[in-house]
Amino acid sequence: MATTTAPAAVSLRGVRKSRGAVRAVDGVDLVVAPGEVVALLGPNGAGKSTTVDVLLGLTAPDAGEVRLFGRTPRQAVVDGLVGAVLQDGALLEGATVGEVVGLVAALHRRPLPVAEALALAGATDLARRRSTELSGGQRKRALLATALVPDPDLLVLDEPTAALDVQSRRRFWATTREHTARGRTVLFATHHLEEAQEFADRVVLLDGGKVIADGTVAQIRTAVSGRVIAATLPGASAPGADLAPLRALPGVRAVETRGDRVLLECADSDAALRALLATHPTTHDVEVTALGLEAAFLALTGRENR
Ligand SMILES: Nc1ncnc2c1ncn2[C@@H]1O[C@H](COP(=O)(O)OP(=O)(O)OP(=O)(O)O)[C@@H](O)[C@H]1O
Repeated sequence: MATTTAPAAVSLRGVRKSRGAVRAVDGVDLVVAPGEVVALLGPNGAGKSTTVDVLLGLTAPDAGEVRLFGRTPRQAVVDGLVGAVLQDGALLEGATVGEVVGLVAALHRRPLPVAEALALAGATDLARRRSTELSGGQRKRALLATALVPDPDLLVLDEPTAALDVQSRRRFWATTREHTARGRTVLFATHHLEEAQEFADRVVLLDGGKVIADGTVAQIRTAVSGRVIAATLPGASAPGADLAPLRALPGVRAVETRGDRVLLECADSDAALRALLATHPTTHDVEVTALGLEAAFLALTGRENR
């Protein structure tokens, strides 16, 4: 692709932010190119919301620099380049959803028509509903309409589908997909591994306020978790069987037995498989599978994702 001088949609450099005694964000560097869909994935307390707050200019970093399309967050928001759905986003009490979206539109220079923003968010049927009379899912759709009405180049979503049922979640992502199909950038925080896997081009894994991995879903998975060879090896799973020769095979990281099956966790499954078949010719029913993102996540953070 030709080199471009277009500034990054998001650029965080050395960002730190303490919340009370906690270093909620501890030296984060993150560059998101225009058009990318990036998941900020991490367990509770990883620093996702604080990162989102800092990049939207809702709170100033203690150190580091934040730029959105080469501008300060505040300027980017004023210029209508950014839309956001926050975790506890508020809707003006007493107003209807249509009125709230209309108010947000009035704050921007080149907003979408209110009806279009409502339609994009799947919230047309909510236009006359009072904001205080919405279910959790309806509320998210109303918030998405307020985020889409500036017709933003960058959409920032903090756990947008938390508390939504499967159907509402799918609907929400279908809408967001339509938005990204138009070349817009999306950064969303989530602790749903499947959501990151399904909707993001790239996953940035946060833990303890630091980026601990950054890559495509496939890269993260293979970089840390490799593959597992499952096979039946007559004799190998008998009580007291010596697993050391299997552990010593090239490309093998760990070996365990499960019933009469042997599981080889591999850094290089091709090398391991060749060696396994050469040294154990009676091996049969071989399966090779990639570990899921969840295993990669646990391996990287070294703890349960709650
Ligand atoms: N107002 C606050 N006062 C004190 N500590 C805070 C405050 N807000 C956040 N923290 C702490 O900062 C750290 C990062 O919190 P943050 O909300 O950014 O994480 P998160 O990844 O969004 O978590 P979650 O998935 O639970 O929303 C946590 O240890 C949290 O306890």
